[in-house]
Amino acid sequence: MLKTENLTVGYANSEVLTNVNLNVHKNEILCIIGPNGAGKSTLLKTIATYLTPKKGAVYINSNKIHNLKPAQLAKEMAVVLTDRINPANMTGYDVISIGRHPYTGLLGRLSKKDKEIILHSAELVNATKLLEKNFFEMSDGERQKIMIARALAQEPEILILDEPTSFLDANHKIELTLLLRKLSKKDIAIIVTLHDIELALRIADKMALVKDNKILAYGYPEDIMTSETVNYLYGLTEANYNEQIGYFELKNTNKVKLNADFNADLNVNLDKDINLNDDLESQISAPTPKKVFITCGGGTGAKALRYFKKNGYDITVGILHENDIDYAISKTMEINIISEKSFSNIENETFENAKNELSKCDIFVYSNFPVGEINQKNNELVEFAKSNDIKLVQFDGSIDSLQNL
Ligand SMILES: Nc1ncnc2c1ncn2[C@@H]1O[C@H](COP(=O)(O)OP(=O)(O)OP(=O)(O)O)[C@@H](O)[C@H]1O
Repeated sequence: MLKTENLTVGYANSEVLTNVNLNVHKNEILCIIGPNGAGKSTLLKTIATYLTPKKGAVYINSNKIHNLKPAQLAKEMAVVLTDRINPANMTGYDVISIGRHPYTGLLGRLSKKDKEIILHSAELVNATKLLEKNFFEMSDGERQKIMIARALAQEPEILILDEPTSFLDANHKIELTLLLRKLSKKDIAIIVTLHDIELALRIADKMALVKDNKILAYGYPEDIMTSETVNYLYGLTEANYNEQIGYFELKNTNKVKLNADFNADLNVNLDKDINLNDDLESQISAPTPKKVFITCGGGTGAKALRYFKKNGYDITVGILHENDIDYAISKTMEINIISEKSFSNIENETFENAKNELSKCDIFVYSNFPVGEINQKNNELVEFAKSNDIKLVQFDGSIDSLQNL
């Protein structure tokens, strides 16, 4: 329905994205994602004809979009941009009715059909209660709904939205993205930019990843959103994207930070009491992180893993089967994992390895993990920790139980 062909977008003295070839059909959502300044808005504004292509073209069906007359285009395409608009003294109804302008002619009188469409558009976005309310007095989420209703009142075949969730709380973000999903099934093609990739992944039929002045990847999100691609897309150094779960975890970059702290201490102390002729390391000891061993499984360790990571502990987790959700989380965090192959009994060698690591730890944390035949050796780790005077903490899911260690 809409396609771009060898499209280059940009400004007078710059090409922001080159050779863009995308298409979106009715009943589909195409999400454009990428880091700040990558060119998402420039691309959307070009598709919406606010900017002229530098090369190539955008087509609706087989018509070049930039050749369409504004009134004709307004019946085919509606655009909701991020800018906060403040129409003077207008109600929700008044704002939505602007969407009927392409149909109302010069005098702008609303027919019975126009009025029905305005009400229906408000219903679609669940904003009937806002029709009488002054647009000034609405919350950001309410305004966003009204702006989308205005776009829907245009009865467009294509709906373009630039960051529609940017001012919304978590609940309204989800509500809005579900609304887009619902709308896309009403014979509308939707192109949307989103910063929240977790939501994007869950609503997009197709995704275009924008970086390095080009479309880095384009296709089904499930195919293209690999850890490697997403890490590269955002240039992640402190976090990793987990493609199975579809979210980010902070990496276990403890050691790097400690070295930085160590150097900072060094600089401060050099001005004061360090005798430069003596061995520096004997005078300054870098803070050593406490070592914690976590035994968990089935997702019972996720909160503890994040808590200890945030608080700078040196973490080992085990023994986890490779198909366990706690394994996936630990792997994304780049934590030291003692693991066993999926669905296999824990081998003696793995168990000895775990005991060896555990014996070097200050704290042993065990969650209420489900115990079955294949992981019952983890219970023996509890006994091992007891007999080796390692501080034992049972994690019941509440962070309170992890305080003051
Ligand atoms: N009016 C303009 N004139 C010249 N350059 C511009 C203009 N608007 C944006 N740019 C530049 O074009 C590039 C892409 O900007 P764009 O706003 O499209 O990125 P974006 O991916 O939408 O970013 P963000 O996620 O921060 O909204 C940036 O380098 C930006 O500085």
